[in-house]
Amino acid sequence: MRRSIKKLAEHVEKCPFNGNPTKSSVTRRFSEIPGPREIPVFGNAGNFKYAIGSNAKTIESYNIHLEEMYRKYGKIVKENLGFGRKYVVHVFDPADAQTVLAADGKTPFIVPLQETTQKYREMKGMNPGLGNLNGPEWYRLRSSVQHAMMRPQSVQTYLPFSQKVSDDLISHVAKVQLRFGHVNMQKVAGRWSLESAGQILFEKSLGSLGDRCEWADSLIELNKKIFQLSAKMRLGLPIFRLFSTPSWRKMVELEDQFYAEVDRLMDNALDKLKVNDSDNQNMRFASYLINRKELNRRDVKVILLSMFSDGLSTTAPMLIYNLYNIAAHPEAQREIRKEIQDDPSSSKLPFLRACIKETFRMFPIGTEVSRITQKDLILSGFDVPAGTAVDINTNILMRDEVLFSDSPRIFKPQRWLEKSKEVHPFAFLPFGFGPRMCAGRRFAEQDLLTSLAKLCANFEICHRGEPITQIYETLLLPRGNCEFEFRKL
Ligand code: HEM
Repeated sequence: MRRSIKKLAEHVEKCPFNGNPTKSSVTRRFSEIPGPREIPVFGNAGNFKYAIGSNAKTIESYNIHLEEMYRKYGKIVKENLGFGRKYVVHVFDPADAQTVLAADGKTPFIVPLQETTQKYREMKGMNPGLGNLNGPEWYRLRSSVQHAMMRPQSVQTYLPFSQKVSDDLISHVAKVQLRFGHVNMQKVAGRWSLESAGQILFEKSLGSLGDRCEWADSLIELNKKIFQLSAKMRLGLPIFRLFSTPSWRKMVELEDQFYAEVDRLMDNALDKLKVNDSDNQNMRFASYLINRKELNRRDVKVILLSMFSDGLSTTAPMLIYNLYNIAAHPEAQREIRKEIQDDPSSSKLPFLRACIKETFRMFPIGTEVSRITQKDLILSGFDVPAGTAVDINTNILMRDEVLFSDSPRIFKPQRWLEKSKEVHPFAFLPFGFGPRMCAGRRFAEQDLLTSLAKLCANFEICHRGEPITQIYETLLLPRGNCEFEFRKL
């Protein structure tokens, strides 16, 4: 179960990095928060470059823009988004992250990651879904998945399915390697995450790692295009809010195709599931949901859809980043293998877990955990009124030189095994925090651990050519050579 705010707060009090932000003697006004120069209507100068020249290069490097703002203005930065979109405050300090998240309350408010998806769903009369909702409706839906998604014991029920998907992955990788002499993980990781989503959410194999991999590839490609366009529309001129622009029409076309496919999957799955009063503790996810009296079929579909689209775009890149780190560090690869050989039936695998954690730190999937503050707060000594959008820029925090003192750019899984080097708990938030923490966290962790363990036990994993870096496409996705060699052991 997720860590409670109370428990974390106790931990934070003991933390050597804790700078207690509320004890500052003089509080400065919101208007004094540093940030780029403001231009009437357009907002700030940094924003201007996105508005006038939303070319691919500018958008792709949004994460670099955040890093530059941190270097230039310090640990708190205010940006006027322009065109009536008000301000967003970026925080790059774990103490501020703690203040924001500890004030969350029972129903934290967020800025949706994809405004375009929210707008599309509203236009079609659909429920916006978990990651786009706020307030009581979010709370109602989230409460019904909390038990089934966040309890490690509940997620354990899926271990056999996770193992089955890992076995399919091993056979698929071996076949592709034999045929092409290398494996394009952009494709294979997508198929893997789709197959896993099928098992968790639709209670069946989708054949993504078997005879339906072309179908899987086209759905993954569709999802990718939605994320790319959504990044462009998020950072560019927000005209689509008022008029039906060519980008908006394209987005509607892509979303129409995506939803038609997912709707069919959900209907097929739900038609086969039974309403059953008996033991719902051991039910799989969709069965558990349709047996919840407070949820109707529409609610169940909203939840499945949210889990499906959020999961598809996150676990696949994380598998690639993990393989890259493992391949680039043969000594770590050997250690993982040794750990598995020493105790093949164990799922503890502390060293592999530390490698995965370190990969979350080095290759964060998102640029921020966002909140709309519900109370007046003091952040880094500045007043921040209730109702302000605050982005906790986790991608900067997790690679900060001060917080990860010796080596923020170096892959060092040992740092998570050394008790002496405590890391500020709010400096490392790959899955967010509190009641809105990632609903798929336990599944993602289990899938990554199971599949990486099997891949390392079966193959020597190699990577050559252009290193993998990250570009911004709503999420931070891999750029570089994603072709790996898997040599059978
Ligand atoms: C490695 C993979 C993943 C990472 C790093 C990740 C990260 C995140 C983060 C940072 C948030 C925002 C949390 C917050 O605001 O405090 C989030 C939300 C969410 N994630 Fe994930 N995620 C991953 C995989 C998944 C998977 C596999 C699923 C579904 C099976 C999923 C479903 C969701 C949903 C539904 C939300 C919205 C929760 C809400 O607003 O109530 N995620 N995720």
